[in-house]
Amino acid sequence: MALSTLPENELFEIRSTAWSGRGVFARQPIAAGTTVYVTDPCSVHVIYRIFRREVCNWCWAYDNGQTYKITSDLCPQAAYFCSDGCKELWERDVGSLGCQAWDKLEAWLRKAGKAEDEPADAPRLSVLEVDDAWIKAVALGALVVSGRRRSTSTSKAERKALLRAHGLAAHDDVLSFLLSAIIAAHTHPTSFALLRTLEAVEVPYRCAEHLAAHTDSFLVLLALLPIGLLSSAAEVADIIRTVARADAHNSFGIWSGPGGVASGSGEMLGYGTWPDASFFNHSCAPILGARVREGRAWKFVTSRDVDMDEEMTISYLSAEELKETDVTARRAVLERAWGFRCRCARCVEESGDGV
Ligand SMILES: C[S@@+](CC[C@H](N)C(=O)[O-])C[C@H]1O[C@@H](n2cnc3c(N)ncnc32)[C@H](O)[C@@H]1O
Repeated sequence: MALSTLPENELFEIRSTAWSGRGVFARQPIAAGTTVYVTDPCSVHVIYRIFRREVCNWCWAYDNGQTYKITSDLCPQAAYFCSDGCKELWERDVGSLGCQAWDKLEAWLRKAGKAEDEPADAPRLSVLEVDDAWIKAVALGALVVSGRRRSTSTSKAERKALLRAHGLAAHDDVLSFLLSAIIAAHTHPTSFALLRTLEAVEVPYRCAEHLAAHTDSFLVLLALLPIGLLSSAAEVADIIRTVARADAHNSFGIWSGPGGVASGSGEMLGYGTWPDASFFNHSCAPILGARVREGRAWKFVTSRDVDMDEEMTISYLSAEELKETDVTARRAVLERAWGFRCRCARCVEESGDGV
């Protein structure tokens, strides 16, 4: 399925809400236990590098830390699979350029020095600081790309830019997340385009070091990826910045158990953004209690009967956090992690503040 419009079907549509931007509303009465939506498998995601051998790179199966042995001949050390079928589906999905890209990144990661962790309590950045850093990164990135396109007689500036990019420290999980975005934009352009319509955060970086992890990873990817995946430095920067802005308010954890954050089951293997699953608002008394991960896709199921025109909500909190009876505590978690003041019916009723 290639999505070109908002994810709607005969059961629901996307409408504006009073307080929470857009939301998902029932078009008809829906019985409890109904699957209302299964997402497109297109996602921009990362499986944390520490789980690389323990998680099937296609279906994300995880068998209590057992390592998988099946690998792709096209990138033998970059990806591990639970079956030949999963390997073939992955190779088909990312295409030969994608396989080459993962192979190049893996080879580089094995040699590169690891980047330092972000400092705690670093100051926030302004829009101007972020834009300025990206202007500089794109100028350097343009030299990296032109240096690679020129087979002979590269300029001194191009050589310097290439050397600098190759010598940067590795933010391995950021690199994987951003590479998955570049490949998704290339292989699933229509689904990827939906990311641009999601609620975006102006400054999605926690601090200067987090921003540098993105700009440095951008330069590394420009220096490594097959040139066929790279249009121009400016376009790759646009993909990376779009994903960062959307990810901040729209990502789901990838857990080893079947549920999302509402069940928080098992190990957190990574996280991702599904462009078509990002229109569900949060409620502390959610209607779609069960969000079930089936491989790379999410299935949304009603946990009670839904009336026509009722908003279908999910929970962004864990099951434990949802049990918290103090509205101030729940709102504080959501403000800290998501940056919004919860205005769900339960919070409004419990706070008595009317909004
Ligand atoms: C995943 S998006 C949901 C779709 C979003 N409303 C849109 O228009 O694209 C999450 C954002 O929706 C808004 N939101 C979701 N649930 C909310 C709630 N209970 N109260 C207030 N705002 C909410 C917040 O701005 C949050 O950052």
